Amino acid sequence: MSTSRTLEGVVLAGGYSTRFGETDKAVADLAGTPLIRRVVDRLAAVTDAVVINCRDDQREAIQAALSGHDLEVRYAIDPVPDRGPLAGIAVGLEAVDREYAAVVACDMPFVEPALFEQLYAHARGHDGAVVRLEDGWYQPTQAVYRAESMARACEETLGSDDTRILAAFDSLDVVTVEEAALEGVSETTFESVDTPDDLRAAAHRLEEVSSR
Ligand SMILES: Nc1nc2c(ncn2[C@@H]2O[C@H](COP(=O)(O)OP(=O)(O)OP(=O)(O)O)[C@@H](O)[C@H]2O)c(=O)[nH]1
Repeated sequence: MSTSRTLEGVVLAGGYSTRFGETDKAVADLAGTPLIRRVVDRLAAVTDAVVINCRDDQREAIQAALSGHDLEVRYAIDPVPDRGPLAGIAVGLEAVDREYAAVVACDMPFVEPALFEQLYAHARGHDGAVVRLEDGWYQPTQAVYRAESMARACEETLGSDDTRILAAFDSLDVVTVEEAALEGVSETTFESVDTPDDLRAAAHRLEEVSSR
């Protein structure tokens, strides 16, 4: 399935990476490539345009990390920083100019394009598609959304008492896809790099794979 003309990428990078320490994990080096560049590389299999949601003070370093990339890269800067991932999704989706968007956090370097192809197939005709993991948790930061309706729902939810991403789904028709129903998608797709230890473990695994 060719998704590139109908699906745009949105990479969420506006968090403060407090568990990671002093530096911004978005641009942390994983085996020679910044995390955010790995995510954009993966998105390149399903789209030719991405929106990066971040704070203004991150932009220069992220631009350097993505320099020379083939994809069209646009920036959606948080007008107010630190309003949480729900706000980041809203700001990112408002900058999208295609009907659907593949949303992914910048700290998920093993995100699989096949996942987005399957989620997109489920999302068409609905407001989005999200995976429910085998442990019952949802993965709303690696999902496909109809940009306009999800952005609006996020803005409405930001004004409420419950600002979890999932609360935005209450007014939407978002399809749940069970993890067990995914085909050919490794569970590493959902791995996120939150701490320096996570980064070391990810680097170690890449080394093992390349030495096989
Ligand atoms: N725009 C925006 N994005 C956010 C915000 N908080 C988290 N995110 C993004 O949401 C995704 C998941 O968040 P976390 O993994 O908790 O990242 P984080 O908040 O930077 O890290 P910690 O401070 O260690 O929790 C990441 O891609 C973050 O960049 C925020 O306040 N604003």
